[in-house]
Amino acid sequence: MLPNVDFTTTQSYKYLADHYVDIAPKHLKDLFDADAERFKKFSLQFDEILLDYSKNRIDEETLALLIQLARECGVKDAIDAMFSGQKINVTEGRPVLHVALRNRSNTPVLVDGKDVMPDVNRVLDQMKTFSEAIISGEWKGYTGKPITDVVNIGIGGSDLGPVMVTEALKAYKNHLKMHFVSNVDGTHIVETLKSVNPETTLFLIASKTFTTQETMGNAHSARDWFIAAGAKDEDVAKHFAALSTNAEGVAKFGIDTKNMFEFWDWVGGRYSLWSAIGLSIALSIGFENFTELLAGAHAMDNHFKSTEFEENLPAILALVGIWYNNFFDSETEAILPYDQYMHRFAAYFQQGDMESNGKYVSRAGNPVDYSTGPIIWGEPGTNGQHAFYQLIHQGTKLIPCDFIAPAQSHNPLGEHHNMLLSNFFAQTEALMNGKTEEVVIDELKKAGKSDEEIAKIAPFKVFEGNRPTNSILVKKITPRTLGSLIAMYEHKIFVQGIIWNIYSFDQWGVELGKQLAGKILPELKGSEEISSHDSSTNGLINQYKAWR
Ligand SMILES: O=P(O)(O)OC[C@H]1O[C@H](O)[C@H](O)[C@@H](O)[C@@H]1O
Repeated sequence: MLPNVDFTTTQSYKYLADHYVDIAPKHLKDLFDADAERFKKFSLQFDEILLDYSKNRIDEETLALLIQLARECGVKDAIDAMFSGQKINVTEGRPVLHVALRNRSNTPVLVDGKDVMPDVNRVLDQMKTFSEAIISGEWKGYTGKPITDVVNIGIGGSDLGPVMVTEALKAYKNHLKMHFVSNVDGTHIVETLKSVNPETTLFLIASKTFTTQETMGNAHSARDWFIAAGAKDEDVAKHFAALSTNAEGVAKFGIDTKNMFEFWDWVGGRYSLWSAIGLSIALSIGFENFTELLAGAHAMDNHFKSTEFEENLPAILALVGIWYNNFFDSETEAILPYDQYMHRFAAYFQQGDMESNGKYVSRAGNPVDYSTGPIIWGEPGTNGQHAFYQLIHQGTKLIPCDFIAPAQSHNPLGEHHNMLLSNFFAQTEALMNGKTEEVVIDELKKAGKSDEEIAKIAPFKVFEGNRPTNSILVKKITPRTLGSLIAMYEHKIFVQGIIWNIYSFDQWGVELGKQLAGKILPELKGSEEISSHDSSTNGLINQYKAWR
């Protein structure tokens, strides 16, 4: 089972608290000036991924103490517990085995004494056969035409992963047009249905539970639209497939369970793109590329499981994150991909990280008195530079940033990639070094400004620097590299959850809003005044009823 250690009571935490007092006043620029080996010491390479974490406010002692912290908190045992199928999702009584979905070596993974790999491989085979039939055009719609459009209807983990990956790997795309409908706002499904033809459209109803209100609402509307277009009930089988753990729910909806792609309750929604939920990915880039994605993740799993923390990419990222979160009191982390195809990567890890580690109750069942999961946000560079980087450079908040970029572009157009990457390199350098008052004054003098003008303007042009970043440079965004990158962040989240002594694989925090929405929905029917809530909620509901 998982360890239960309050990390703030460990020896290493106390040392880190003292050590923080030494490190906090030090400037990154000085750390680099004092050590020509810094890049070599604080960078790691795994396959075609280079992690440079040298531009962090750490020295060798920081790292040693953080690693000691991981050891004192039982991270190694926790990793073994996850990989061996122990029920580490305690509040839901389930193992956490997304790693089994991409276990390309096929070593047995036991849940309650039964190897899950035969089931995993059976569904992968089913996905292969189905995706190949759709892509080749061998699968025909109800009027005999091949499928041209795929609409994935799902939300949260049943949407964000497939959207992120199909976008990130658009360079590998075939002729099928992918659409994703998630929001229960009718606009989303209505706008999507405007652009597709019922005779040539395949709907994937993606829902682990097959009870999610938004997804069921959208799925029923899609079905109604399909029937209204002239199709018959028996045609549904050619145009609707379900990706779910709930066979009963799928059958009740009217989807033939032959068209159901199964997964299991030991797959968390936000870790499910590797499961049947990834069918839209396999359709979009082909099954071979999908298995490459799995292989990349599997390679990272093996690295994570078997590498000492000193050389372990996910562990290092996690520990550096904890250093800022719990000692520098930083509240957010930005993920900034310098790759347009990866434009949903930060959004994907908003769920991955915030739904996993946004918890205030410890594994002992008590409220914690320290900070846990950070707020994750970000947009692709260079767009972010022209929007929110001002605050990262000169604001009052410390925002550790992950910069991600490929060395090779899928679209090498003139000087574009050099221009993009020059910004990638320049930003982390600028955030680290800043710009001193002397340099600012010198520049203004050279520009011919008077002493009076210089005195007025100089303070605003100073950058204090010392702002930490990780740089993640990859050779190219391929299915394999993307698989490794995603798994790297997943395991970072895992290590942090273990150290913060929280349960990272449940999500009770999303339940309350759902329950209340369920209560309010019937109140929105009819026109009578509502008085069962507080005055604000009553007032809003009643105004809604008056205006609609
Ligand atoms: O796949 P589903 O069962 O439809 O769930 C979709 C999503 O809804 C929930 O609210 C959870 O917070 C998410 O973790 C989940 O991914």
